[in-house]
Amino acid sequence: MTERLTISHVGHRGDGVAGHRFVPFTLAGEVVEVEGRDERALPSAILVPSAERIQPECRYFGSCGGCALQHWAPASYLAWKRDLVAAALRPHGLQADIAETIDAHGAGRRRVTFHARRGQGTNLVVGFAAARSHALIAIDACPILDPKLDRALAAARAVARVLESATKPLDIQITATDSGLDMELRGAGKLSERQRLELLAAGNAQGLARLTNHGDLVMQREPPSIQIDAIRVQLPPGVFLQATTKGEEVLSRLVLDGVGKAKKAADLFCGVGPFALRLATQTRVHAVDADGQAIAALAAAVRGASGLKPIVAETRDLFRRPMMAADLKGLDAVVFDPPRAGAETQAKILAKADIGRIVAVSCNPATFARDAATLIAGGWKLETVTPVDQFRWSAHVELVATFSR
Ligand SMILES: C[S@@+](CC[C@H](N)C(=O)[O-])C[C@H]1O[C@@H](n2cnc3c(N)ncnc32)[C@H](O)[C@@H]1O
Repeated sequence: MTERLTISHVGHRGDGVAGHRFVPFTLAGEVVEVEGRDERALPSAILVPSAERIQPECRYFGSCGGCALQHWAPASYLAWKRDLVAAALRPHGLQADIAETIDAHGAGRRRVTFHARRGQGTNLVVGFAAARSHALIAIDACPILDPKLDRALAAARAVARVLESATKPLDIQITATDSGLDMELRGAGKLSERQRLELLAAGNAQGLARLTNHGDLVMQREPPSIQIDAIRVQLPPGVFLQATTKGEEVLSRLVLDGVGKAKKAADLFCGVGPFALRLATQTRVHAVDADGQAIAALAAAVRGASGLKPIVAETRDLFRRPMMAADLKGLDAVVFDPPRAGAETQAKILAKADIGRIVAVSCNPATFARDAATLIAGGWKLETVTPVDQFRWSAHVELVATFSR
């Protein structure tokens, strides 16, 4: 049965919404046709298109599960990302002037994860998960990637062929670094000696900087590293990195502006230290993260750098062992950039802490709003909220917020 629906708005996951129905790849004001009565259904026809509808850039758009919104004009799409942040703050009664979304796509994503699996027949498929399914679709190119990843797909195919006999799906994560491509395999299990030798040859033939299997080194031509300002940081396999180089720079600039002239600051959930290393040009920093390898990489980068104020790098699980009042004593500012779960326990302690400023960086507006409400209940004032888009054409949005007493 065919039904005609009018889309009222684009929902927080990027689908067009008509009452209780969700219609992917549609826009507000559009009149569309869908088949059947499923709550979520693809449009079989767009009868009245929106003036904001544009031609998607990628030929896999709609079948690949990676992008949701290539069909939307950039200005409206960025305004929607700002609205996502506003919608997350509203249930907590939070008032803030929310800035325009900063487009931080830059040259594109610097990390990609391809999946590899045998197809229905004997074909090896290397690509991305298809939209709304566990199936894989083979791809030849992806326009959201940094051109430095141009050779990544060929390298992923070469490595997947070596492990073709594996029945489990293989995840091939590739990061563009200043030393070349850094490949980390997940799902291959323990490698046989023959597989290891073949992977070594494939990695060399593809000119990879490094190939690791679950963190275990298979080959290395050059230690993969990135430059953070003037400081070289060697990357542990699979370590967290902001999705785009521009995203890292934009978030860092907002963090530095938020921290201002603090003499001493903490950078909580610091990763390999993109904020800490930049802050340390004028601020002493206590940098904390649960990932011991990230902290070791940051500490090594600090040893190799000159002209920085002291950085103390500490491995610590901030969910189980948050920074307590005594740890926060003497700090002028605290930056926190937690994973999607947010920093609930840490926020409760920060709420009562005697610090001048707090800068929150978040990849999840919902948990940010919860933690911000905790800070505000403790007497903090939410000053600025800036949405940042480094996940172009997806429903993800990041933000940087500043708080003062
Ligand atoms: C969103 S990333 C931010 C990293 C860094 N600020 C950056 O910009 O690259 C979140 C970081 O939180 C760390 N993390 C996750 N759970 C944690 C925990 N329980 N305690 C401390 N750090 C944690 C991760 O290792 C990761 O580095």
